[in-house]
Amino acid sequence: MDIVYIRDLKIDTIIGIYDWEREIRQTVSIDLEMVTDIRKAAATDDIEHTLNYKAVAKRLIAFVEGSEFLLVEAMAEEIASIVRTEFGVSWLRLRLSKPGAVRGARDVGVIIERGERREAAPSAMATGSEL
Ligand SMILES: Nc1nc2c(c(=O)[nH]1)N=C([C@H](O)[C@@H](O)CO)CN2
Repeated sequence: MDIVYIRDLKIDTIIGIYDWEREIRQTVSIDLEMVTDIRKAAATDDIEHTLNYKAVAKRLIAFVEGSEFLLVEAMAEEIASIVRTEFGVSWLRLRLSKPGAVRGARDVGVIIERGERREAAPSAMATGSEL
């Protein structure tokens, strides 16, 4: 089992349950691990045969920037759904953090795992070699 990952992808968005949080943009941070099989890409040295982390990051930036969730739980579930359905990822682990949201803590948030750890072939969009 191999992993393609994105660490500490920072995105500004509207998120939170309090009135003041509906009026400002806050930064969330995404750590994402996506199961894949890198062997064909390694053997061919060709982006078409792997999960393109830049394509995933671009999609998540566009989604999160335009979202207005109350809870990190709701945002995390939607991110997981996008990654699984649009990029053909069979299993992922996502940490979604709100840095500085609680005084005294570096960050707070959720960690979720979704799917099964079988290695699916990257979908057409996942390769995204034109990006
Ligand atoms: N489990 C959660 N707890 C809390 C959330 C959340 O999204 N999930 N959100 C808040 C507030 O928005 C907080 O981040 C503001 O400081 C509180 N607890």
